[in-house]
Amino acid sequence: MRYLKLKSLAKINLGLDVLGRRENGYHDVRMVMQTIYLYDDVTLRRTEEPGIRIQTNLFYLPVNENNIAYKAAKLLIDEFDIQDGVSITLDKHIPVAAGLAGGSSNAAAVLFGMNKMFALGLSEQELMDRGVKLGADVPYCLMRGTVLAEGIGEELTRLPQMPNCYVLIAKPPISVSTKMVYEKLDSGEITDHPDIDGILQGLSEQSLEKVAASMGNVLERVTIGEYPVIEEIKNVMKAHGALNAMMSGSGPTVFGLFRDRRMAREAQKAIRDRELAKQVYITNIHNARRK
Ligand SMILES: C[C@@](CO)(OP(=O)(O)O)[C@H](O)COP(=O)(O)OP(=O)(O)OC[C@H]1O[C@@H](n2ccc(N)nc2=O)[C@H](O)[C@@H]1O
Ligand SMILES: Nc1ncnc2c1ncn2[C@@H]1O[C@H](COP(=O)(O)OP(=O)(O)O)[C@@H](O)[C@H]1O
Repeated sequence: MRYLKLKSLAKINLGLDVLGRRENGYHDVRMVMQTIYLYDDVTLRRTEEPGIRIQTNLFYLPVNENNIAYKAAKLLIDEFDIQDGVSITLDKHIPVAAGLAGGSSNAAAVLFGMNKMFALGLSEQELMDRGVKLGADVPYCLMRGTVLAEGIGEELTRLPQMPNCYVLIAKPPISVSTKMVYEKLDSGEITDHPDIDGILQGLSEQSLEKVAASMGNVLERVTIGEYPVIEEIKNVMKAHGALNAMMSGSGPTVFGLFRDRRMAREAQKAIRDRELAKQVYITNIHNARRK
């Protein structure tokens, strides 16, 4: 196989709680993750010339070893002493530094694709063990679907599928560093733990309303404290009929869950008209397994 085209899907966090901090600075989390149908196109080409080459439509992304897709390819090339090269094209649509795991998902796509392309024979678990070295969310991006993530995000338990709905995504024009958000969280005591168990119960009852009502993200107060526009976007979504709206991951992207597509469109228009965000997309929950 010389050519492989993959969809690299984004995630949202339906719930995000932080339980403690480890010696190495990483945090123990309890999160409910969900894949959405918003994706980057990742194309892999096997080349006779050795080495890793990256092309991308976003001029500001690194195309060297600082790109997480490059790191993923290098990890497998080194471990398996692969002699051929690989050319990786990242056609990015997932907003960058947004809390949607765009980079982690690209790394997962490269691990998954190279395992096939070079017939490495690694199981999903073996890919995930390598993925966590690149980023805490990479194992989840390999697994996809509705998942409880614990540990630093790499201890994964599959959950009943999230009931389908429209997901409105709005990324205000701010870039947030995940590292900074976790560090700032440490400066205060966490008293407002989200109801992760409520989300789990909602999923087992297949109640979209219960899931939506139980959503919560402990990182919101750090990021919203600096960027109140996040709260404004949440309010616009709720005023236009979202079952609930919340920041994803470390932010700044806000997502709203809607039963009604027309309401999602109206919320999208209101966010654009008020110039709260330019990157505003309507998408869906995505539960299909990888092929
Ligand atoms: C917050 C979350 C929620 O899903 O997502 P994003 O906002 O990045 O999408 C994740 O926990 C982010 O995962 P990911 O972005 O893969 O993290 P990494 O690259 O491994 O780490 C970036 C930085 O975040 C901090 N970090 C990350 C994960 C974790 N459990 N505890 C941490 O403290 C560390 O300071 C680390 O240096
Ligand atoms: N393939 C990639 N896609 C996106 N960002 C990347 C990639 N490789 C490296 N980066 C860097 O990683 C940082 C975080 O990107 P991203 O994964 O989009 O954020 P998040 O985890 O918040 O969704 C960006 O600032 C970007 O410069």
